[in-house]
Amino acid sequence: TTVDELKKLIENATIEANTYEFPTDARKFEAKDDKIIELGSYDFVIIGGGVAGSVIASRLSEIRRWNVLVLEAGKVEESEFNEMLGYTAFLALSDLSWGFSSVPQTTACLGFLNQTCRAYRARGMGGTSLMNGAVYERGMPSTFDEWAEITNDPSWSYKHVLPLFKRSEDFHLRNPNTPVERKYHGTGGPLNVEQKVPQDFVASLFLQGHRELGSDIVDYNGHTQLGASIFQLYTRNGRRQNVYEAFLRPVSQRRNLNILTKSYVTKININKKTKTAKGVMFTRNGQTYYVRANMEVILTAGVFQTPQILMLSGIGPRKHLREIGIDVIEDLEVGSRLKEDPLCQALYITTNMTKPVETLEEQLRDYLRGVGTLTQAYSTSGVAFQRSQFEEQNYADIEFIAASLDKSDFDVAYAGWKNEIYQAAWGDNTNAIAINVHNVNPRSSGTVRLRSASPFDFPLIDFNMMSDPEGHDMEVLFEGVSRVFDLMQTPAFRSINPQYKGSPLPGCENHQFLSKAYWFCFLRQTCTAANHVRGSCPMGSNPNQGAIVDSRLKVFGVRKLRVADSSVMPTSMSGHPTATIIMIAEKAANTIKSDYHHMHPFH
Ligand SMILES: Cc1cc2nc3c(=O)[nH]c(=O)nc-3n(C[C@H](O)[C@H](O)[C@H](O)COP(=O)(O)OP(=O)(O)OC[C@H]3O[C@@H](n4cnc5c(N)ncnc54)[C@H](O)[C@@H]3O)c2cc1C
Repeated sequence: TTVDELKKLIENATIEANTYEFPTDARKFEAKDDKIIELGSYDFVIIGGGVAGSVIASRLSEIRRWNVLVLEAGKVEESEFNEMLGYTAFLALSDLSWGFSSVPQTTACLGFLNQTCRAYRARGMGGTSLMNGAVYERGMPSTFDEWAEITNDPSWSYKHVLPLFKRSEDFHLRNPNTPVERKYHGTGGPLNVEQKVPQDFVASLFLQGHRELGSDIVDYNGHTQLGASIFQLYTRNGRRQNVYEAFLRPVSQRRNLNILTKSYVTKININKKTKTAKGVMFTRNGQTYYVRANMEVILTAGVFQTPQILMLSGIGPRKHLREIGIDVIEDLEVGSRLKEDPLCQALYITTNMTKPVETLEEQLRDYLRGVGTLTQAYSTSGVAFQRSQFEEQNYADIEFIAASLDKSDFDVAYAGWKNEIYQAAWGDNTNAIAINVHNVNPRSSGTVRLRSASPFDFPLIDFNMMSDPEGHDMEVLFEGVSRVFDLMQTPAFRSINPQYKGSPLPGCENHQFLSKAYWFCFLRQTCTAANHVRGSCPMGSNPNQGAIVDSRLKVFGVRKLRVADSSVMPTSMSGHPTATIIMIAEKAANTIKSDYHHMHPFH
């Protein structure tokens, strides 16, 4: 590809993003008539070819005598534009996006249009890895020991899941200045993991500031996540490598694997008497199909649509399904423990640093060599995971991300800011650095519910962030804000004369500017969804305590049906979930193999 060709792709994407209109439903997938076409049967039918679906399809089709069908609503993404991480935000305002938003919120996202948080998800093989920031992060080792306890299954403990993380990974150290604990990394796996190079000025400053505050500089995927780092990314030579590309495309010619794109699943057919999943209904090009599953249906449609499909199929909270008019097959608290992390991206700090002036041509030339600003999303640089005073265990509950960026209309459109809030938060900043404050272990939770019994209505997403009655999540975020001001006082940061120049936000003028009450108001206005949603169908040992799947990821009370995506995460893993979802998918495939006597050495 040439620089000019890339420029053309950027031009087209800019036009698309500027004219993008958020869809309000999925009616474009509706069939034109009532006819149902029988498609025969497959051993395994996987719903959703996203992060988890791609990994599971790849691993199950290793068994030649099993035939595997993947049903994915989107397409296979071929555009090279998708690989340019520097333009990630544009992808959310494109046809790749499902276009979901939350219902109006009362405790967060108040500074955004209609008090809603955007709930970005991608459609297509590779799922949301087609539009995410490609940060590779596994969370704290003790998270998985807790999962082992919650599920009563020691095979979820860190000792047992670490080999699965490593199995997926092909780690390449590109930045030798950063610490790496080799024994925690894998090589030779399908997913390339590397760092952006060269390390930029803001990243170096951020690391130095944290050193001066007494933080360790760590490999956050090593023995502890706590400390400051630069991001590890699942890119290959600076380009996005989506999870389909890494795991499934290389084996997509397998004769026992069929991938049907543009296929929108509307329901899993479950025999009400035997409570056994029989097959899957879906629409494709205006027609309705039914395909039987000989062995199992595996649901990997993501954190919003996995619970939606379960509920449409009669598995969900009895009261809710009755209200909607759906026959209840199994009464489970599907969609009742949705978890999302509040992220405040509005702490802009004025500096006197001189930003490198690079033309687009220069950036693109660097990109073609696999280096430079366009090889990382959202202009981010350093990252730090910390424990607030409120964290009782040893988890990180605050993540800081430094980003060097400019005020932009696109930013307003991407996040859905109310313009006056965005302008006030920026104040008269120049040469700004944003330090994002992210509560990665919140207590509040929300819900996913059905709007109606129609599969073509979007689900109702209620994040309900920062709503816990004790006010814990607010206190953690406020501590995060205070620590940003501590960072500004370090000699490293003082060298660039940092100043906070935001103006009082509309709606917060009643509070004394920069007082604790002001920051609380500021946070409710400016915190939005981090897109790290999880837990809508958590695994556990007891369905009466809200668990939807057991430790083998089987839906309680229903035979031949598993869920194996971000929905099953029973607790936060303090950070960016994709690496963990890949691990969950690896584990699901191993479990299925072992259930049918194809034991795997890692199991
Ligand atoms: C903007 C953004 C940035 C992010 N950045 C990062 C990051 O840097 N690092 C990180 O670790 N995580 C990041 N994430 C989160 C991460 O991408 C998701 O958590 C992850 O992709 C979820 O994986 P999944 O398998 O559960 O679902 P998905 O990857 O979303 O896959 C679900 C698939 O199911 C398909 N599907 C849904 N419904 C149907 C249906 N009815 N019929 C057929 N197919 C259907 C979808 O089209 C999709 O392909 C980010 C997310 C977003 C939105």
